Amino acid sequence: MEASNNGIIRVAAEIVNSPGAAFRLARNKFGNYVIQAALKKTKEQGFKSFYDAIVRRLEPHRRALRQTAGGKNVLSIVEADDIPFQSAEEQNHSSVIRRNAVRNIYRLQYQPSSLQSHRCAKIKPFDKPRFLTTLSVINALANYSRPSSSGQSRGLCAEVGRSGEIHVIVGPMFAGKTTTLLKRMKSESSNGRFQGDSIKNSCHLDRTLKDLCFTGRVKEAVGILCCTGVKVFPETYSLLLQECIFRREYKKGRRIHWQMVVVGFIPEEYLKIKLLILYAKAGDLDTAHILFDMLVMKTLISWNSIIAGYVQKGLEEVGLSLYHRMRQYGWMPDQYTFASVFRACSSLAILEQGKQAHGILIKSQISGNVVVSSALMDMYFKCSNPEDGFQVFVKSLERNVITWTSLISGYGLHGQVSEVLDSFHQMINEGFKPNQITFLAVLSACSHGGLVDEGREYFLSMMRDYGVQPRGKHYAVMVDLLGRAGRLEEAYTFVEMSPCKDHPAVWGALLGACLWKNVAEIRSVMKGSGIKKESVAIIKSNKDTRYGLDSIVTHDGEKLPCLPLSDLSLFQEKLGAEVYDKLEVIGIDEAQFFEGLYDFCSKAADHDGKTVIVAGLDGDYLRRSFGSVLDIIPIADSVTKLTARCEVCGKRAFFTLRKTDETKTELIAGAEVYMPVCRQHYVSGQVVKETTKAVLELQNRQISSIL
Ligand SMILES: Nc1ncnc2c1ncn2[C@@H]1O[C@H](COP(=O)(O)OP(=O)(O)O)[C@@H](O)[C@H]1O
Ligand SMILES: Cc1cn([C@H]2C[C@H](O)[C@@H](COP(=O)(O)O)O2)c(=O)[nH]c1=O
Repeated sequence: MEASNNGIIRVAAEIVNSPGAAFRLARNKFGNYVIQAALKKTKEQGFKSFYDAIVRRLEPHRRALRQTAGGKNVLSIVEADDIPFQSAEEQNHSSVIRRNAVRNIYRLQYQPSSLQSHRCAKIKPFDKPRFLTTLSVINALANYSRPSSSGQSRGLCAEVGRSGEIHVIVGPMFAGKTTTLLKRMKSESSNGRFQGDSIKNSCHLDRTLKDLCFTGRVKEAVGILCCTGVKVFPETYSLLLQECIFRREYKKGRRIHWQMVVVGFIPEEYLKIKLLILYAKAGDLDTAHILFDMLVMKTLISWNSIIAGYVQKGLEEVGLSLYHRMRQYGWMPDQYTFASVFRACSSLAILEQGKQAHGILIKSQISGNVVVSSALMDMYFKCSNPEDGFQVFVKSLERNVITWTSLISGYGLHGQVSEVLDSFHQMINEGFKPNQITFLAVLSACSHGGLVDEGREYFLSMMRDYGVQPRGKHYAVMVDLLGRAGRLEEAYTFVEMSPCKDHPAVWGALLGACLWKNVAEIRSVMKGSGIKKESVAIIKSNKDTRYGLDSIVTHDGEKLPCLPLSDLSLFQEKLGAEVYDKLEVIGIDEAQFFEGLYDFCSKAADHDGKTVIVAGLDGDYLRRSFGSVLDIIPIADSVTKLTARCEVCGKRAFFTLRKTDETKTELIAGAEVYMPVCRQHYVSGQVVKETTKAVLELQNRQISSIL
């Protein structure tokens, strides 16, 4: 329930954000339902300012709205005025739902971090003047964008869910600062992995990287490779690239290539082909083409890769011209070449060229292959030749779920709903298990055929009978199916109940027909609600070498890997722009030892949208401000001062007493030198120290005079 309220409140916030959105929604078949819900919910939950803001957005369009059924429905709510706003008392007793909703709204509104200092909790929903200011600020910021660390500019809403924060944890030694930091970092990390998990023994690097690849931990392998700055064996590069290609982790593949360049590794011919495949699949055809031209010996694989790259990128004509060039050079195409050629012909709807290639395929006597048959069927279906498509299916020697699905999708493309369902049942009867794409085609056919009950039954049978988990797209088709059948309320409930509620396609389906200007913006809003923190990193000062450099360790021995740094400004460089961009939470331990703390934290939170958790000593052994920890309080979202137990009396300890005579501020040590103490024992401790010092000095003087 909470989530559903938040969902609609987020939509409401978006309406307020975008001047034309309310009007477009209200006039639209699906949209008016959404806006009605937004009006009702904002009213029910006492968001009067929001309600008023939506009404204001609709105001200039009243006349136009009267002309559509949806518009009239919306206006009837505005005009009926029958739902009372919650009383002030009720508002005081409002639940977590309300608080969360308010937080979400203000998170949305105060997204640009220059405004982050307005804390959600401090803003009351009925604080009208402030709210109005907020509205004008939203409008002013509608076009706000800021560059990412990699230099790209992100729109305001692209940043939703990346709201930066700074939290500061201070206190004396032994107060539990590091322990708290570790707990916070662990809870922020969904996958428990940390950047900078360094490899000490470079002799084992190849082995480690391979092991990581074999156990599916490519991300870690690439991260480690890029941190090391050394060449690895060609076969290790090959394995890493292969894994990246296989998993479609193209960005990681590029990082491997950059690493090769940085460490001066010159790839052999077969690695160049792997790189070519990587870039072609990633759609970076400029680089792919350079690599292709650089190949000393072009192979069929390299021709196929570059052709497929162009076809997949939608540059089918270039792909086909390369195919002709390849033929001129005397190369005989194989099944992969044909798959690309048929795909290109079907996209360009050039049946003649497709037929010619089909002729070459027959002559070449390449044995039946599901990939080729499916591409060929797709070509005939898309080139309005369903009979030939069916013939290809009939003649295909090898049939599997892919060929069946191509046939079913092909019929769906031509709106042949009964053929879709017949083929589906035939496929089941022949013992093939449908997959997600098959069900997508079946559900779409039901949607186009208005077969609501059948669609619902197929949807239910996916998991129940075939163990196929419905994904966002399936939910989206169901929403579409219900929407087309005019069952908007059901469609909305379906979205609310769906586990894929945050899936952009589901909301896209509901709002798709709404002429919503910034669908992408809504997507990011929906996504922002359930965002998982994928990437966290901890930094500590490399001055503290007590427990080794690669971990931060609490006084009672808990550890986490970290990046030791001499200077915070090196962090981004060490990690690489790409990894830094993905980071969501940055922990800094022993912050008192870092210069440039203010600049680092404000950039990370304000500009780059990171959550920064800083732990450090607020005061040194003399209780003077230590380093620049206190400088960041004005830019912090929260400050927590922890206490330890006084070593003398067991009361709360706020200060750190240095037991030795050393007077330099920075002195790395533990319990042998420092002890946490309460105020009373800090003062008496200082007196004891002073007295002891004086006595010792006196003794020394006496001894030297005697001598
Ligand atoms: N006098 C003390 N008061 C509180 N905790 C102490 C004391 N002496 C040792 N400890 C241990 O230190 C732990 C806190 O360690 P840590 O998180 O590393 O502190 P900090 O980072 O603030 O120095 C406590 O959980 C406790 O087990
Ligand atoms: C008070 C005080 C401390 N230090 C050093 C001692 C330790 O190495 C760290 C504090 O570590 P902890 O995680 O908080 O235990 O700071 C110092 O150099 N100067 C001081 O005055």
